[in-house]
Amino acid sequence: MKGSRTKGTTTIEVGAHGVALITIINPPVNSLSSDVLSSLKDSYEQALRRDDVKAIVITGAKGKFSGGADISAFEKVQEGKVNEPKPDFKLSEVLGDTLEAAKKPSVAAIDGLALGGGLEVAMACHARISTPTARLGLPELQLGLIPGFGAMKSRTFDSIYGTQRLPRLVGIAKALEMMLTSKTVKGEEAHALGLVDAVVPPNELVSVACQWALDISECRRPWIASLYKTEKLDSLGEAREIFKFARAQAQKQAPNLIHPLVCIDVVEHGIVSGPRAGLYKEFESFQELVRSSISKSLVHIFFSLRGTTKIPGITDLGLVPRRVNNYPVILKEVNDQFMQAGIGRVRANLQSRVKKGKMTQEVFEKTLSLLKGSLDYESFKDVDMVIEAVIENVSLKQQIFSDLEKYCPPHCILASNTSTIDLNLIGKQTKSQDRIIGAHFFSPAHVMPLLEIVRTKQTSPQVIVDLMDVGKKIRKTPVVVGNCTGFAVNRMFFPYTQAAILLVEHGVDLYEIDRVITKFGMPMGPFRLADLVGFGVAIATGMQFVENFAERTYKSLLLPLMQEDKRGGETTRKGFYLYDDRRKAKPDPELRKYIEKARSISGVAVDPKLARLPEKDIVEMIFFPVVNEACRVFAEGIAVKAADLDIASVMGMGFPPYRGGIMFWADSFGSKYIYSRLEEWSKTYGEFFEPCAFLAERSAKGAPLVRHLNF
Ligand SMILES: C[C@H](O)CC(=O)SCCNC(=O)CCNC(=O)[C@H](O)C(C)(C)COP(=O)(O)OP(=O)(O)OC[C@H]1O[C@@H](n2cnc3c(N)ncnc32)[C@H](O)[C@@H]1OP(=O)(O)O
Repeated sequence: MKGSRTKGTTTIEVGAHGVALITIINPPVNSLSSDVLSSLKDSYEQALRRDDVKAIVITGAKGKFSGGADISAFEKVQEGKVNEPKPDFKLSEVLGDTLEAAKKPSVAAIDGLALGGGLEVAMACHARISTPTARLGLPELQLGLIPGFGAMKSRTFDSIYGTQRLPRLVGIAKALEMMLTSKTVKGEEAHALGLVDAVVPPNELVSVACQWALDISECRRPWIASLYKTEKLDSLGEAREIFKFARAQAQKQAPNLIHPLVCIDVVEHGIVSGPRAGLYKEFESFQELVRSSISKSLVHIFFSLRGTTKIPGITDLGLVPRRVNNYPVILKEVNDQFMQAGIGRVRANLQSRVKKGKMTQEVFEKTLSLLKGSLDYESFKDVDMVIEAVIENVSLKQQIFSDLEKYCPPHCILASNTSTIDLNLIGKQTKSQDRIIGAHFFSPAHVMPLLEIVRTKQTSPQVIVDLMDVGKKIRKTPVVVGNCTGFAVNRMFFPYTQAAILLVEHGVDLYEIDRVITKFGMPMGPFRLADLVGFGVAIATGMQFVENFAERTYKSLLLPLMQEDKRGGETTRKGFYLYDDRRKAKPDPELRKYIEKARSISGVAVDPKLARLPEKDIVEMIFFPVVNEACRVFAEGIAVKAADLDIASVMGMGFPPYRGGIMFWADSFGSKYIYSRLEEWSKTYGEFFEPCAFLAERSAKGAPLVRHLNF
């Protein structure tokens, strides 16, 4: 499937004025596949040979310069399908020998995007012209790599300087920021930084670039090889300070990741010891990084994320999303006080964006003006979509859906933000089953990227396609799942909390669990999370699971006991932690008494082995039950692809993307190992750990959970 895209070509067109226009053509993003690079080299050589060519302009077809190296080529190396990545890594020759050292000048004409290898091609040109909307950046770190895969060919050492050009164009600090955050800059900013030489409207792009190239060839403009620019480089002393600061930041923000530090090392080496020394380091580092588990995981996430938009029988029907009007929102509440509070929360969230400089005052006012409050259904007669978001109470939801059916127009999508309740139950008293759908946002909804779209057997494909479109437009990541109690994410979350409580009752230190799980890469451990969610919600959700999956629910009274004592989590300032005015969490020695009481009610004795459980075992005992539930979710067809659960776990649970998502991570252990561990624990600690039939089957076959199952 992905292989078919590693094609592409370039065209060359020589104008009367003596400029050769080379165009990269490889839809959809003009990535630099092996074929594109070979063709680019051929086109360049032709332009250099021809006497009627004085200068060269390089651009991308259909308003996109280039989305960078072909990422599926990395995947092939990582899967061991290509031993020596040579054929797909020709950028070095193109960048150095052919382009920058050529005897005719080149100018890049950038529209749309110039990312990764795409920007490197542009930086190896002698000037760059861009449109105002073009986005330029080096996002390789998002793939667990560093910029500069040209370095993979040792033979061409002299010509390749991947991480070396950007600092020389925009300065070390800005270059590091761009690489470490993977953020792009737009045309005007790129101009101000010195990354591009001029910004022009799209219709003038190619003509200005051609004139610029002629001007260079006829010495009316300077001929600049970015690699040899020095005026943007800081003094060595200042540079060292910048590197020190960048390292401290990288370590603080992503303590489990090595590649940001490698990137800093490589840039530093190039500055301190010169580009050639930097190059050797880059070469070695890239070789290691492209095969690292982090890069494998992040490349898997890249493709899996895009895979969530492809749902057999839904997105392949040629349906066009219906227009949902852009997007006035009516907030309906039961009384004025709640309504004002709701609007106030939205206002506060938006205001905090303005304060952080992420939103202008003008956009703030416009956005807020789209929100209206209402206490009745009168204004619902011409809405396109409703999202119900009341408490998890089945009869209340049923009543609301009956009302919605009465007041809303017949085309209106009726969505519920329920996190656990079966949608068939919610819509039971209506005749609108085909337009009932789950739109499950994750708390805090304005921050968490996942939108779990829940379809029932009756939900119409059109409604699903519509909601996927709305999800994308409001910048969420929609993942479509099937209907069941808890859907995909909360079903995976439930054993996460349950395993933690089971371990605590058997003697593992509660705060140690949170520490180990945070160190593993989760944004917070299960107990800190329970405090954030609030015990009321946690207990209500738990009840749904007790009712529906009784046999594998670990029944503990720890939460109810604490709630009885008015410890309800963060909002009551007391939960598993104590909270000060700034919501900073502090462990509470008092907790021991609740644990002991819960333990005695459960009839559980402290297991001395668990009391000294190593970190590795804590991670496995918390996450293997999550894997087990994910396997059930997949086997029941709730998730279309196992890789969808990887995305759901990353976007909805905060599972670290650099571990590839829950199923991909599980495959790094192998189904056999996970099965045997769960089986062993189920004998000692009960049914909660019992491996499911799907895992047993994968284990018996020695088969992986993600790969080979998706396609
Ligand atoms: C030389 C360097 O050191 C190494 C590198 O260059 S590494 C690559 C660096 N480039 C990147 O990381 C850019 C990755 N791509 C993106 O961020 C986004 O795709 C984009 C901003 C280019 C376009 O976004 P958008 O318009 O939303 O389209 P999106 O759905 O993401 O992509 C469209 C299709 O192009 C594919 N695609 C995008 N970039 C690709 C790439 N660099 N290689 C291969 N396929 C790519 C996607 O997989 C998707 O395929 P599909 O239709 O089969 O699902």
